[in-house]
Amino acid sequence: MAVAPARIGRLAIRSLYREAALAPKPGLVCPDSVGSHDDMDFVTFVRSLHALRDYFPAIAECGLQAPALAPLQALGIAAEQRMLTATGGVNTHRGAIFNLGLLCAASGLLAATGEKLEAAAVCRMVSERWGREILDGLAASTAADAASHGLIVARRYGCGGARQEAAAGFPAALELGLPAYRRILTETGDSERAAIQALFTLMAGLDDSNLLWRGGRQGLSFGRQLAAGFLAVGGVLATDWRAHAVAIDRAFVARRLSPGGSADLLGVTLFLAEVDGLY
Ligand SMILES: CC(C)(COP(=O)(O)OP(=O)(O)OC[C@H]1O[C@@H](n2cnc3c(N)ncnc32)[C@H](O[C@H]2O[C@H](COP(=O)(O)OP(=O)(O)OP(=O)(O)O)[C@@H](O)[C@H]2O)[C@@H]1O)[C@@H](O)C(=O)NCCC(=O)NCCS
Ligand SMILES: Nc1ncnc2[nH]cnc12
Repeated sequence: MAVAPARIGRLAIRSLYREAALAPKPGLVCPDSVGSHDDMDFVTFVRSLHALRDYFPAIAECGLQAPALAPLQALGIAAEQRMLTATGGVNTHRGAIFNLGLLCAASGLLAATGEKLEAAAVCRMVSERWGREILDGLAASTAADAASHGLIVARRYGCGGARQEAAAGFPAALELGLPAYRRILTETGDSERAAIQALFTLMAGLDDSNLLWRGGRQGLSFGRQLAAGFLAVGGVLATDWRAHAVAIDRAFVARRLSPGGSADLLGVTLFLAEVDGLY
């Protein structure tokens, strides 16, 4: 039986809400903190999610038709506009609109073909079906004078960023975020601690274009080292993990660093962790 696009879309929104509501997160917006941001808070994220509630079911529905990338992009661009209207021009979920939009479309497509919804299969579908077109778009926009932060740091530092991650089938979420999340969930039964561990595991391993944008190579390497240090002493299994995470948050805020790419991929991880439960 095909999974209703509405259920896929609800899972995407729930995953993004869980990411925003999670605390403590280094430099990121949480319910009680604006992290390293001066233009948004938790309410901005909730407004943004409200504006996106119809987008994820719509793109899952679009996926049923096995489309090329262009119709998905049109939905994504319209969703970005709604997000910007709802937030007063602030980029809360640009990466998530792209990443989770593609994953919702792939989930819709897999469900329509009757294949089992499973994290690796959904990611593979994104790569096989749209990876080439995503990379072609990246090549075209690098040649033009496009000015997104992601493209600027891609040119300046030669890193991949959101498009390469999606085109490759989300290896960071599948190989870093998801195993960390599942291991801690199995060991503790605590989904909040599992999500924190997944976030730090992503931060330690990812070339996060937001860290590069805010802090250059030094900022990226500082963020990755602190995250790796958190994991090396036991991560969320250490008794003082919360105080350690709060100290890292303070260090990020002092340097105005924010790991927005890792936060987006935590949203992806939380989606993938539950996608096989949809039917
Ligand atoms: C395809 C796009 C996503 C193009 O992205 P591009 O490469 O051009 O870069 P950006 O537009 O800058 O956005 C990419 C966002 O992806 C997140 N991200 C970063 N690194 C990674 C990574 N390694 N893997 C996955 N995802 C990553 C990140 O999102 C977060 O950052 C937001 C804040 O960003 P920004 O405003 O730039 O930074 P600030 O520091 O806050 O700015 P200042 O305060 O200094 O001004 C945060 O909210 C997270 O969302 C990157 O931002 C896309 O742009 C595109 O083509 N869109 C069209 C729609 C579309 O195609 N949709 C497809 C539908 S399927
Ligand atoms: N919680 C968060 N804070 C700041 N930027 C983000 N991008 C995605 N989630 C975020």
